[in-house]
Amino acid sequence: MSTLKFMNGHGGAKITNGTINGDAHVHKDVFHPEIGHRYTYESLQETVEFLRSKVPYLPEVGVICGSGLGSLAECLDNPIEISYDCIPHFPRSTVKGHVGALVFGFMSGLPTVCMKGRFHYYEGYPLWKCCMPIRIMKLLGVSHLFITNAAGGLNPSFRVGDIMFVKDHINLMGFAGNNPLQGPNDERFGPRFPPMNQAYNREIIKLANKVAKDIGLGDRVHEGVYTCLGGPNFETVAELRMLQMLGADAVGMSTVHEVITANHCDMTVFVFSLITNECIVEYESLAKPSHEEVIDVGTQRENSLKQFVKELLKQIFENRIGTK
Ligand SMILES: O=P(O)(O)O[C@H]1O[C@H](CO)[C@@H](O)[C@H]1O
Ligand code: HPA
Repeated sequence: MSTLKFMNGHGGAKITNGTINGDAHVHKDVFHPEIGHRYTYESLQETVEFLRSKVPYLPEVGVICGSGLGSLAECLDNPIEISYDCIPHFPRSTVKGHVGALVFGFMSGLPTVCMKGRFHYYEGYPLWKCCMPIRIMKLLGVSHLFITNAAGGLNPSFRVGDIMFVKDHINLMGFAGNNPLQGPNDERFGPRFPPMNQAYNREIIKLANKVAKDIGLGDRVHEGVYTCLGGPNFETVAELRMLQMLGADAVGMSTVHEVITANHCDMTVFVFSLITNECIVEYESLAKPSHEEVIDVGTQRENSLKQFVKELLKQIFENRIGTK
């Protein structure tokens, strides 16, 4: 039995734990003796069917809200919020600042789904599981994926509160043989060996620079290279110095595997990092990074980021950028 609750002030609906847990769904995921458990195309279809039964339209845009950036979902008109723990096969959010809900609605008039909370490797989820929602979004009809994250600034010119448009990444976990596409490849999603040299849509980055300038954020934005470590600890001084030498401008614990999965299934991808802390590359510094600081900076920047995301989305679709 399912129940929709109306949310105060938003004119939307909320589906929370306990209201639809009784819905029957069959687990058709597979266990391979050599590689372990994997979702199948069919089990993902069950998730998609469930969501389709709750939402009366299909989203074209997906937004992944980074740590402390869940308020981006407030840009949605007529929101329908569905808690992850109601959704068949969905992992559960365990990190503070990641509420754990899909929110459907209209952003700048476009049907959109926001992930209020992502999954991280350090939570204990394998990378293919962290990225499962991206395939769900693809199957629902999402063509454009906005990925956001909180990150530490490695580039000495970055200040806390700056925004970095990600132009490329260094997949350090991939160097160690860990990749979300590991295991049998299902051609219905994409090819065995996907290219990654144009993973970040250049036209959108160009437009993002223009939009940022137009709304007065021009001096707070940069383009740069993001890298992801497994976490959950923040990095040592020696590690951060090494990352700087490698050419990374910002470091986090997410995003790279999401970008790989999204490109594999031919989505148009745009990513920005909110620089929530300066990476500490001096042994003399007594400063310590913390998740609380990361979330606080997200909260401080939420209004500017909401305005930016809404305007960028509007102009992307007006100009048909990345439409395949
Ligand atoms: O990448 P998101 O989810 O934005 O979060 C970043 O912030 C957390 C650390 O404070 C880590 O999870 C890191 O990846
Ligand atoms: N390091 C790794 N992940 C992060 C950081 C950081 O400094 N800040 C926010 N997420």
